[in-house]
Amino acid sequence: MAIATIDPTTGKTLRSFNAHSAEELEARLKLAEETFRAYRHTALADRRRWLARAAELLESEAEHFGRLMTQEMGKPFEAAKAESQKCASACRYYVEHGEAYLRDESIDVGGDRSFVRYQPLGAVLAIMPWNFPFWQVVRFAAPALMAGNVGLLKHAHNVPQCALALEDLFLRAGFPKGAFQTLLIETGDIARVIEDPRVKAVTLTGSEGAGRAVGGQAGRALKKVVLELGGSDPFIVMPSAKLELAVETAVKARLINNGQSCIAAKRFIVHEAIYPEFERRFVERMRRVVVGDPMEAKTEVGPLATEGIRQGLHAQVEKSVAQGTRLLVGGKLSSGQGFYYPPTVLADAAPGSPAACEELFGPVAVLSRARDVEHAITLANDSPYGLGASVWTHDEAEARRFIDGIETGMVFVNAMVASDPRLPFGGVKHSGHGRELALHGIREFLNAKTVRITSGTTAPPTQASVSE
Ligand SMILES: O=CCCC(=O)O
Repeated sequence: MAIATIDPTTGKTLRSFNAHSAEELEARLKLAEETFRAYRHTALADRRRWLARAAELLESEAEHFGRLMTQEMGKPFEAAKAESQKCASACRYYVEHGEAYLRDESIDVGGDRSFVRYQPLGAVLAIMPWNFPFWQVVRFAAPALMAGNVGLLKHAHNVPQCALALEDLFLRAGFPKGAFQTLLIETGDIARVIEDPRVKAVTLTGSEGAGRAVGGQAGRALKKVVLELGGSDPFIVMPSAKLELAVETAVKARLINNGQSCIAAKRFIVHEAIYPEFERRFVERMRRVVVGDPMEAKTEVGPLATEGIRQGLHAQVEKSVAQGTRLLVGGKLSSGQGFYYPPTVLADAAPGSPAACEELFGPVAVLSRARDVEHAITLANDSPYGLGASVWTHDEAEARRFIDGIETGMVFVNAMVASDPRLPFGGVKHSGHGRELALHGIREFLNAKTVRITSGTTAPPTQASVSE
C-alpha cells in the first residue's frame, strides 16, 4: 500500500512518500543499535528532562499536530488537539513515576541480599495504527525511552506525516539522534525487521489479523511481543442505572474517534425492563448526530479513515441485515465525496452474522436485551474479544458480579472505557496480551534481572533444598 496522506474528506492524495531503500533501512537499524549502547547509560535525570520537554512541545504545538492527524485520518480537530495534550500527560506521568518504577526491588529471602534489577532490552519495534496516530505511539514511546530502550516506529501507511512529526518531536525534545526513529517501510518488510538481531522486542497495536502475523513472526524469532488488538466491548445497562447519562455516554462511547477505537462500546446489552426506553432514546440521539467536516467545531463524526474501511463496514452491515438483524437507523452509503458513514443502529443481531461475531470499526452500534445479570454476562462474554467493558448499575452486588464475571482486561463501572496513563491498558482472548501504560506498561520491555548475593562463606545448598 502506498505511503501517503489521502484526505478522507475528499479522497484526494495530498502527499506521497517513498519507502526507505534497503541501505536507508540498514542505516537506521545500525543507528538504533549504536544509540542504545550509549543511551542505556544516560542519567535518568536527563531522560526525565527530555520527556518533560516532549510534553511541553505536545502541548504548545497541539494545534499543528492536531491538524496533521485530522488531515491524515479524519478525526474531529478538537479531538485531535486533545489527543496531543493527552500524549503530554503520558510523558509527564513517566517523568514523575518512571524513576521509581525502574528502581531495584528488594526481595526478602532470609539472610542473603536479593533484588530484581530492571534493565532495558534495546531497540523495540512499534507497529502502530492510524486511529490515534499520536497517542498509540507516545504511550509506547514515553515508558520505553524513560526505561532506556530505543524506539523504531513502523506507523500505518496512511499517517506518514504524523510518523515523521513524532520522530522530529523526540529529537527536538533533546533525545539523542537514533533514540526514536520512524521507519518508512512497506508491510512486507516488517518480518525482516522483526527477525533482525538488533531488534529485541516488538509491540503492535492493530487488528486481530495483524496480531496473528506479527505475533507469529516475533514468536519464531523468540522475541517478546505485546499485542493490543481489536475489541467488541460490551456496554451493559441495568435498571438501577441513571438512564439519561447512560444513553448520552453510550452514544459518545460508540462514536468516539468516528467510531474507530478498539475500546469503543460496540455491543449494547440492556436489561429487558428498560430496553424499549433505552432503544428509543439511543436511536433518537444517533439520528441527530452531526456528521461532517472534521475541521468544523460542531462536527461530532467525521469521515472514516479510508475508503476500504468504509466499504468493509458497509458490507458487514448489509450482510448482517440480510441475515435477519434489524436495522433501526443509518446503514446507507452516502453518494457525496469523502469516506463518510452514517451513525447506524442494529438490533437483535442474527446468530453468526458480522454484527454478532465481528468487530465493527465505525459508527455502528448493535443492541440486545438481557434477562438478568447472568444473562448479561453470558452475552458480554459471547465474543472472541476481551478488551474492555462498561457496566451501568447502582446495585453494588451486581457491580461485583460483573467485575468478576466479565472476561476482559478492563471493566469500567458507570463510566465509558477510556485509557489513562495511570491505569494499565490491555486485553485478553483475541484482544491480545501484555499491558501498556502505568507500572505494567514500563515493565513490559525490561529485563527483570534476579540478583542474589550471598556472603560466599556458606556451603552450597543440597539438591533437596534447592528444589523445595
Ligand atoms: O484504539 C484503541 C486505543 C484507544 C485509547 O487508548 O483511547
